[in-house]
Amino acid sequence: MCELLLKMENISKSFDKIKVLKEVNFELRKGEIHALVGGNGAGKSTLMKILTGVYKKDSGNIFINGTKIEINEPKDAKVNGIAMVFQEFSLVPTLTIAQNIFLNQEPKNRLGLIDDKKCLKKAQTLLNSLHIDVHPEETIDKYSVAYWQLVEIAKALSYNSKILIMDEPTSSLSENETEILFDFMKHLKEKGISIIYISHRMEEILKIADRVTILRNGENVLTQNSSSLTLEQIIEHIVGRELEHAFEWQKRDIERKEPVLKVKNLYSKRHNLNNISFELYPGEILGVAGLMGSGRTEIVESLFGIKSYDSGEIRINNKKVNIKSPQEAMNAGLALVPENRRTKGLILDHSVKDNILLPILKKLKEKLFINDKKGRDITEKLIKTLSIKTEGINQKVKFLSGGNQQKVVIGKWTAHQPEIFLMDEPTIGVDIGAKTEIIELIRSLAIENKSIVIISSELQELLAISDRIIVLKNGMVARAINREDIFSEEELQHAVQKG
Ligand SMILES: Nc1ncnc2c1ncn2[C@@H]1O[C@H](COP(=O)(O)OP(=O)(O)OP(=O)(O)O)[C@@H](O)[C@H]1O
Repeated sequence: MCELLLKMENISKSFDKIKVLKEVNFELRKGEIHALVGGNGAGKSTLMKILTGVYKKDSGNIFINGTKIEINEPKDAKVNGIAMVFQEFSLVPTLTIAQNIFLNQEPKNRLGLIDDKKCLKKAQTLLNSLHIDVHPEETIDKYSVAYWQLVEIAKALSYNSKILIMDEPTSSLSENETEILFDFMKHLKEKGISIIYISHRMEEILKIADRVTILRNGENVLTQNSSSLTLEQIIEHIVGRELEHAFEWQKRDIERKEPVLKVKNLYSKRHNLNNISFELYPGEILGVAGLMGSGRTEIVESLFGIKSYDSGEIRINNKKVNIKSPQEAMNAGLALVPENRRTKGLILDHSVKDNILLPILKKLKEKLFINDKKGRDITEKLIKTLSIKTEGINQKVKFLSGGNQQKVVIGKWTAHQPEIFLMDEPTIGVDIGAKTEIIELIRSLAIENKSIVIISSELQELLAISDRIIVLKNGMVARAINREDIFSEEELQHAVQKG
């Protein structure tokens, strides 16, 4: 297990004179799962992009099996057995598993044409060797998202990769699916494959990783066996300070007289909503728990006018509404922090300021002109409150790290000051320090009498902030529970699994 496979030595990288990696060292042994962790913008992705040939390092050396190698482009990484498993899946749903695995490297027959039979046979051999129990002749869309991930890995391994980089692989997996992935990772380890594992989910790191390397502000903080680390120590090293009791729930008194939002028998055959009913009161934080496919996202998207529904009634402040577009939803006092920020929440080519001010441009308009000073002040204040790591208000959002992009999405809707916030997994990809900041922000919104519906697959997070939790199953509200009646995470977990 101690054989050194990869060594990255004194790696430095700057963007526009800003040093984002400062002589960083990273080592990977054969058959090791090595977690690379750090706050948003710490430099994890940049280091991995250097390893996969997406970016070029400014200085430093990379060795594989003791031999110095040069990685100038993605091809070089591939040749050296390094592969990235994509978080945003690169599989084509309508192609078979075999076709997906060998896409762009299809086995050919003597005439130079794609040999489907050979492709299927090769895929079956590969899948068998990895103990992945799927049928290569079936289209991938027949399988759950966990299997997509396994097929992604099989695809990476079809290039004879020895090093796999996994960036937040569990962010869209349920608890059971995560277990499937972890078992598979252990199997890969036994086969001598080495894995670099990036995640903001701390418990996972202690569960799966052999060693942990922590980066902070582009510098090494620590590399240590995970068995000799505690959760608190990891968090402290990432954040650079001790975190207060952010995840501790505090009981709040909610006056449940007139609901601000009333959903009655919401039904959509197409989107699998089966007569959903619930109420949301002023100043209340309503948690929504449920497995993937239970209808979580569909509810908020229906409320926000993105998805249509067949029947049912939505009332805002006791007035029946018929919202057909996001614009109408905004006019009715709603805001949505969507799950997939890159495709739904941001204009990546625009600046932090433009993105944050987008929903309030009308409000900022004085006569014909936009009040620029006011806009700048609002943006600067939000950058400070949410600790958004950016070079400034004019930095393009595409250059921010993933977690900081998420904070911009939240900031954008806070500026709009709606009455009701719909938040779909608001802390996905957000580091532990920022997570506590977002939890605090949600609490302060509720104190200002805003009402919040928050979907989260992290039950710890739901338990920390919700006043009430509804558990969804098969497009129905299986249970509605007051927070004070839930005594442990296991209890909620049980409710989510069983409904
Ligand atoms: N192409 C780029 N141009 C300018 N700055 C960049 C570019 N890519 C990354 N950065 C900056 O480099 C820093 C490190 O970003 P990186 O994406 O490596 O962080 P990270 O640790 O992966 O964060 P996260 O956990 O949020 O994904 C950030 O401040 C980011 O804004």
